[in-house]
Amino acid sequence: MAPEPKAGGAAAPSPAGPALLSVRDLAVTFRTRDGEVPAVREVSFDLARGEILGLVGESGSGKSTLLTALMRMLPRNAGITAGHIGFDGTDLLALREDGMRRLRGDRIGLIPQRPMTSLSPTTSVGRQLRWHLDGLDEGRLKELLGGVGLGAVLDRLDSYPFEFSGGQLQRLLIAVAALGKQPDLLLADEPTTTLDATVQAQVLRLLLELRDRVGLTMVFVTHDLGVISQVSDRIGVMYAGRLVEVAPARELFDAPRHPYTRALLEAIPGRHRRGEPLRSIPGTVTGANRLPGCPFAPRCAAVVDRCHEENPEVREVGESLVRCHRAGEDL
Ligand SMILES: Nc1ncnc2c1ncn2[C@@H]1O[C@H](COP(=O)(O)OP(=O)(O)OP(=O)(O)O)[C@@H](O)[C@H]1O
Repeated sequence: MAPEPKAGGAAAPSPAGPALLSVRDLAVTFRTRDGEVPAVREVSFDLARGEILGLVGESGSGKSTLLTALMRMLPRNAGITAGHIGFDGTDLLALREDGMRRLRGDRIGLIPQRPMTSLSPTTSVGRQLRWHLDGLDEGRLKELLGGVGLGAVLDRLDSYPFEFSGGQLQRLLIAVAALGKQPDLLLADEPTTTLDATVQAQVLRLLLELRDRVGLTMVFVTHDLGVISQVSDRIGVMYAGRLVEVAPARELFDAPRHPYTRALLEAIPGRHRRGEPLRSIPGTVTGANRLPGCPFAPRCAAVVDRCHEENPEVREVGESLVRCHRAGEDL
């Protein structure tokens, strides 16, 4: 028999201690010419100090929107329409913009998906580093750049962003956001996607070291399940704006509970026997959040009639939280 739905905010509590970040029933909507697009829906989770939550999901599932909502940096045509965000005892949605700006500078950092969008094209990279990091001396600069494998660009800091590769710029941003500012909470949107495998491994090691050394807490978004398995304590799986499963990393890989999580894992090439055709998940996520019932129902291998009629609540199965009518069943 399926377990009972969890009462109240259907949160994914952090098992690791009191929450630094606490999100409840968050909803974000974009206003477009075709009407309102719900991008994030009923998202709840807690994050303890020093914990790394990985977020995965197909393109368009709402990962970036969720991160920018947490920073209150949504585009003009988007708004938070419901929910609560608590950060270290502060209600972020009640904070005035100047208070929020101070938090963003010092305590909450963002590594964006596209490095060019957060750098000025007309100012040298060295000057921009100094803007962001007050009192940056030569020794510290060397240490920061060395930490992200960029020691070689030390004598090119008079150059402009277009004179660097995307991977170099991404590492510069990581040096500023993670190493330079050492925020309490770091939100990282696909921070290593543009990096080659060696540099990617180096940056991931660095982020883990920071977690161990200074208790860095992080939400780490990626498409790459291999990367997420290396860095995350817990993993949240997003589908059509909702968190459909949150589980300790090992649990998620060993015993995925949501049919969508299973489908994602089955689509990883390494999990297939040689010669077996690669599987993909049939259908697309587009528009799924407008359907009645479970948004994954049209693509789900375990669908039953009820899935087309009722949107499932979050249920607790072992250490996992799962938004599925069939959670806990032997599928
Ligand atoms: N500026 C925008 N205007 C209108 N709709 C938007 C805008 N940005 C995102 N959306 C919509 O919000 C939803 C979530 O998008 P979002 O970029 O957060 O997904 P994502 O999971 O981060 O995708 P990706 O992995 O491709 O970055 C999608 O339906 C998307 O079309």
